[in-house]
Amino acid sequence: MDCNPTSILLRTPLDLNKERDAGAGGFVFNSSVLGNQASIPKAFIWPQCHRPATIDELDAPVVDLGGFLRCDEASTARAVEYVRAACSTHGFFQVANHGVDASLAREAMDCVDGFFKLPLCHKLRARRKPGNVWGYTGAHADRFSSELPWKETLSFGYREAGGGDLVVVDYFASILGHDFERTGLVLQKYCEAMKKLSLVIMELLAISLGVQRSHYRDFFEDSCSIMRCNYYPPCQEPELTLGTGPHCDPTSLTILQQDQVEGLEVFSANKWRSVRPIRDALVINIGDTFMALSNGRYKSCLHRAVVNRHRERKSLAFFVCPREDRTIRPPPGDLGGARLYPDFTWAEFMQFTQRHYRSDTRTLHSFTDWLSSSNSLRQFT
Ligand SMILES: C=C1C[C@]23C[C@H]1CC[C@H]2[C@]1(C)CCC[C@@](C)(C(=O)O)[C@H]1[C@@H]3C(=O)O
Ligand SMILES: O=C(O)CCC(=O)C(=O)O
Ligand SMILES: [Fe+2]
Repeated sequence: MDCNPTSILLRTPLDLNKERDAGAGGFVFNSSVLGNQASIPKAFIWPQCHRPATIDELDAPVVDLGGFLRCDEASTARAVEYVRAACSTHGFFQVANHGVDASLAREAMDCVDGFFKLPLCHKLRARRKPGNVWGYTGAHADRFSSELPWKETLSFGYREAGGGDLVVVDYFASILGHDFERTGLVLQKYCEAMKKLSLVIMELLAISLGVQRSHYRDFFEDSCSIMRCNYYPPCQEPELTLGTGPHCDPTSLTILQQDQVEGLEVFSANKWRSVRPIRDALVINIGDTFMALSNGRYKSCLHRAVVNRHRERKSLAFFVCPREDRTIRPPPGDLGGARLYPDFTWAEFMQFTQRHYRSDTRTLHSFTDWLSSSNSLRQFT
């Protein structure tokens, strides 16, 4: 397999079905058992070229949002400059004084820890349904049969439905019972805070791109986002595996809370570089869908998560997604010149990542190829 991260061989959409048909569904990732064996199962061993190595630190600016939130012009100008420079290159920056309550952020991380520390049989009550991103998974062993990530995940949706629906509370109470109502409430409030921050960031992105200030804020007002909780158990052979494989986020914008254990790495200037955890800061990165919304001006970049021998690691990724049926196309005007990507909807792209293709370094390119081939097929059916 060609492992040069920027030119990874295209995984044809059908590979995934073949992998799933190969009986990937049987294996259950029980890290308390697997982590105590002498070596990790073969399915978790990644190709040599993808394996972690000694790395440098990413030069990602920490953008102080305090001044921007107070409408201070000089601070806004500084924030815009940092965001523009970061998003035009590696697509990552960190934000401080972002307005998300620090105790809420810590309580959300603690609640997620409580879920992942449940007995496996309890976690499996929330098991992900095939073709859907929501639910609990262990190493994605129900979807893939090789290059498995050394992680457990719990994902659920968040939309700000009218009438104060508590979608997150309902999800936890219905799936895990009333003992988890408190967790549902905390994560509901956390998602509300993430949504609020995402709209602030969207405004900053618009200003930095020179488009109408409210353009992206309006586009994501009725967003339907995904909360992804990542739990990376300690691993006895961390040099052979990955916690999350090399990929670009297919979504629009990611707001990541990482704990104080290093592990997030970005591929920038031809090297893997770590994103240093900064207490109370949040990591922001551009996803494929926003790269299309900016007509390629802002970059959705390759990143991954590594694991380590002695310490578990957790991260909470809030993936901002537009309403499923909104057409993804750049704002009017000459943003970036000729169109780089066709119109599509997030529903189409999301389905591609869940049913036909394992997100990697070329998901958007593979999706647009798939879209044009399926459109040309439609013409003959
Ligand atoms: C739309 C999504 C698919 C993934 C979760 C969200 C955004 C990030 C994607 C993912 C994390 C990229 C790496 C591979 C993946 C399979 C994973 O390791 O979880 C991806 C997610 C997914 O398909 O569940
Ligand atoms: O856990 C991390 O630090 C990153 C995870 C990630 O990139 C993802 O879930 O998309
Ligand atoms: Fe990611």
